[in-house]
Amino acid sequence: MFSHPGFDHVNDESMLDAHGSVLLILPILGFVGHLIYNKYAYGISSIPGPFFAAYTDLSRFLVVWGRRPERRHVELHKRYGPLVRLGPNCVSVSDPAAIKTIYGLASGYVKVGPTQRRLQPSLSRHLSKMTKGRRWLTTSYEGKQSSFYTVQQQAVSRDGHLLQGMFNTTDEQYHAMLRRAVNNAYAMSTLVQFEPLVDSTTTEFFKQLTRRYADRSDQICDLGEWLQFYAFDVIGELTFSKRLGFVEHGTDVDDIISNLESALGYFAVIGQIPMLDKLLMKNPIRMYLSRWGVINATSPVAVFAKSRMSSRLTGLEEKPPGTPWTKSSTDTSTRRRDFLSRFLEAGDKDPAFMTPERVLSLTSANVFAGSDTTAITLRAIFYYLLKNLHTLGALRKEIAQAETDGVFTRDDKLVRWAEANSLPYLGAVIKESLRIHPAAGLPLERVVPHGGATICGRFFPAGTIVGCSAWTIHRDRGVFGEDVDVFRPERWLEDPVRAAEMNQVLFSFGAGARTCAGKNISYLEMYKLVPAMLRTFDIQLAYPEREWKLDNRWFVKQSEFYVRLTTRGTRR
Ligand code: HEM
Repeated sequence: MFSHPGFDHVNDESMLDAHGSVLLILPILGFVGHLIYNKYAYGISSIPGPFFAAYTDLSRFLVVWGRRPERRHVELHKRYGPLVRLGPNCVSVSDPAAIKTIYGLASGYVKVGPTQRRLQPSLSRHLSKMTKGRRWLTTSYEGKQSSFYTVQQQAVSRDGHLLQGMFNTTDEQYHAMLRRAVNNAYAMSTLVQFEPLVDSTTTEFFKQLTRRYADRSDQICDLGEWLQFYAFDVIGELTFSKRLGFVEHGTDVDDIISNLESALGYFAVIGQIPMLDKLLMKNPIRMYLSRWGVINATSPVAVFAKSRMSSRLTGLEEKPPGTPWTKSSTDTSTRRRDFLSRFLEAGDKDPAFMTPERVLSLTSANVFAGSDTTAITLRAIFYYLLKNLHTLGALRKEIAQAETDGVFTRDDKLVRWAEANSLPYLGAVIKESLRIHPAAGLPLERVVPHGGATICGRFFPAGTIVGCSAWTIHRDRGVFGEDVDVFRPERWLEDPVRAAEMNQVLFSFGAGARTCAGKNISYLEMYKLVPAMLRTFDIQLAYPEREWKLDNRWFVKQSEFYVRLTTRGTRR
C-alpha cells in the first residue's frame, strides 16, 4: 500500500485536530444540553422571569450576591406578575392568597429541596426500573438533598457533626416533635415571666446611651449598632439569664455579630446553589482537617451558645453528642425561668428525645433567629418614625395621653407589657414597620408536594421549589392599599375588616407550621422598648437628609443610622 510520510503527518494532524474538536465540542454540547434541559425539564417553562433564570441557578446566585435581592424581586414581580421564575426549578410567588396554599398547616409543602435533577415522573419510574431503584441514579425530590435550609445547618463540634435546629431542620417529623416539646416556652402566657429579663437589659441600655451620648452635642450615636447590641443582650438574658455584655461594653462580644453576619451572607448566597456547600463549608476535606484539629469547623453560634451554657451545665464539652449531661445540682441559676431552664425541663420530661445536643440546638436557634431579626425591626421602627415626623408626633401624643391617664405604673421610665399593649398607635407603628421592612429578605422556600399543586391558577409539578418573600407580599396593593411604599401606620387603624385582612397576610414572621416560634417574644421586646425609649430620650436624626444603607444577607440589615439623643425630663 502506497504511503507517503508527508501524508501520514497530515493525517495524524487532522486526526488530532478532529479529536481536539470532538473534545472541545462534546463539553460545549453537554453544557448547552444541560441549559436546555434546565429550561424545559421542570415543567415550568411557561412561568415568566428573567431570561437566564430559566437556564441556570447562577442567575439567582448573582442577584443574591449583589446584596439587594429583595429590591430585585419587587421589580421582577412588578414586571412579570405574581409568579416569577427565579431559577430552573425555583419560582417566587407574590400573591398573598398563595400563603395559605404553600404554608397552610396541612399543605404538605416542606423545607426539603432538591438541587439535583428532578425527573419527570414517567422518566423517573423508567430509570428506577433500569437502576433497580438505586436512588443516586434516579434522584427524586424526596430525601435529604442539600437545600437552602440544609446549607444553614452548621457543625456543632470539631468532628463536623451537624446541628439540626428548629429553624433549619428539613425533617418535618423531627421538627414537629421539637416544637411540641418546647412550644410552651414561647407561648403568650409565659411572656410576663420574661419581662424582668427584658427590663434588666433595657435599664442597662438606657444607662449606657445616657452616659455615652445623651445631651452631648459632640457625640453622635450609631443607634442601628446599639439596637443590635440591645437585641443580642436581650436574647442572652432570655435564653441563658446572662447578659452577654454587648451593651455594657458597647462592642461585639467574641465577634459573634460579625461571625453571624458572615454566616448569613454565606447562607444567602450559597443557598441559591446549595450543592456548592459540599465544596465549601461542608467540604469533606475541611471536616477531616477539623476532626484532626488542623482547623475548627465548629459554627461560631454553637461555640457561643455552648460557652454561655457551660456555666449552667457540667460536662458539656467532654461528652460525645447524644449522651445526657448533668445539671449542676448546686447551681441555683438552673431554676431561673429562662429559655434554657424551660428546655431542660422538657429534657426532664422526655430525656430520650431532648438530648443535650437538642437543647443546644434550641438555644442556638434563639441566638440565630431572634437577635438580628429583632434588631432589624427595632431599627425600622425608629428610622421610619424619625423620617416621618408626623408619625413620631402621633406616637408621642398617645404616650403623653397614657402618661396623663396614669397608664404607666413603674417608677422608672420602663413600660409594662400590659400597659404598652393598650396603646393602639404603637401597635400600628410596629405592624407597619414589620410590613415595610421585613427582616427576612428572601423567599421562604418550600417544595411542592406529591401530585403537584395549583398556585395562582398554574399547575406546578411535585418537587418545584416555590416561595413567598415578605418584601413582595407586603407590596400587594389589593391588600395594603395603593400607597404600599409609604410608611403609614394609620392603615392599620382605619378599618377593622381591612386590618384583619392585612394581619392575615403579614408575612414578616413566615406562616404555618414553620412560622416564627419567637414572635410573641419579639413583640414583647418591641412593645416594651419603643415607648420606654421615647419616654427617656428625644431622638433626632444626625443627618436627616441621608438614607440608611441596606445589605440583604438573608436578613435585610441596615447601617448608617445615626442619631443625637437628649434626655427627656429629669434624669433617672
Ligand atoms: C421581629 C423579630 C423576628 C422576626 C421578623 C422573625 C422572623 C422569622 C421568620 C420569617 C421565620 C420563619 C423562617 C422560615 O420559614 O424559613 C422565623 C422562624 C423562627 N424564629 Fe423568628 N423572628 C423574629 C424573632 C424571633 C425571636 C425573638 C426568636 C426567639 C426567641 C425567634 C425564633 C425563631 C425560631 C426558633 C424559628 C424557627 C421556627 C420553626 O421552624 O418552627 N424569632 N422567624
